[in-house]
Amino acid sequence: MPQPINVIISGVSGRIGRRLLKLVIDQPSFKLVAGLVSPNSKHLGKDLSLLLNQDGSNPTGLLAIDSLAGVKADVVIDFSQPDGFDELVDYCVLSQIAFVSGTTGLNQDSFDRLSQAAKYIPVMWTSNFSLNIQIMKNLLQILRQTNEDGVFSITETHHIHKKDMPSGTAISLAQALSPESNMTKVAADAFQLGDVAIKAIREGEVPGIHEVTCQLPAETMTFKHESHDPAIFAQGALNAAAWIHGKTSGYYDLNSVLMG
Ligand SMILES: NC(=O)C1=CN([C@@H]2O[C@H](COP(=O)(O)OP(=O)(O)OC[C@H]3O[C@@H](n4cnc5c(N)ncnc54)[C@H](OP(=O)(O)O)[C@@H]3O)[C@@H](O)[C@H]2O)C=CC1
Ligand SMILES: O=C(O)C1=N[C@H](C(=O)O)C[C@H](O)C1
Repeated sequence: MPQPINVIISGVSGRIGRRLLKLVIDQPSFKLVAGLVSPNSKHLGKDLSLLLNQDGSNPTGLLAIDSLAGVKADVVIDFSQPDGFDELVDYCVLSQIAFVSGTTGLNQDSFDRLSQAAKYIPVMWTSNFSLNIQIMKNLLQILRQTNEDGVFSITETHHIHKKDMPSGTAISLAQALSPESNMTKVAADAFQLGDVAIKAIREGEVPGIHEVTCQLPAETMTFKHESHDPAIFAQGALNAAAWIHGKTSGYYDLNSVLMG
């Protein structure tokens, strides 16, 4: 049997991190090496099993940490927040660890740092680990080319705990339609990227809905993706980690995974 892939989960106490933790513990092809939280986390120093069950059964023997100093692994999987992102990328480069991240709300400096990192390690960042969102992005690029007079707009709906607005996915979909454009905020919940209008809605516990509309003089096309369970993002990232393990340095996206 092949050696398991050694994984660090960054953002292990979060909505997605906990789901990832369960998947990594349950799947023998992966081995959990460490779980990272923020320096002021209430989970710091506690066994990671407490993130899954409060009774302390089945301890992992691994405590939630806020620094990776000295920790070795094959892949870091990151669903955290932008403030610790640059340091994490630097650590992966220094320690030659592949980096898979779904953290959104990043600024351009962090994206530039990620591009630099990809010269030294394999990197995959995507705003959405559902393969179907990648397919939707690809289709939108074709639709844009064949419908130059189309008026495109995007509405995204997410749970009230989400910290960034608009969603990373909405930005990526808009960038597929209007590359090289900068985003501006036009109202508290409305944005413009090139000629694409984006509206953001925060509602209950919605895992994520993205709806793209293309209005044409004589017809309207609507693409809608709705995730019913946030576990899809955790499983998608784990599949990406398995894919990237052993790859050469470079900046990969989910099209790479789709192509096998
Ligand atoms: N690409 C995709 O497919 C998806 C992306 N996301 C994105 O992933 C990110 C996480 O989402 P979600 O799990 O809902 O968020 P949560 O707020 O639930 O979790 C955030 C996690 O990050 C940790 N964290 C916060 N700051 C730092 C830091 N400076 N260093 C290390 N860890 C830190 C938190 O730890 P603690 O609070 O214990 O300190 C917590 O474990 C968001 O950016 C979200 O938009 C979400 C779903 C899918
Ligand atoms: O925070 C979330 O929950 C999600 N974030 C990602 C985004 O910002 O696009 C992906 C997904 O929609 C869920």
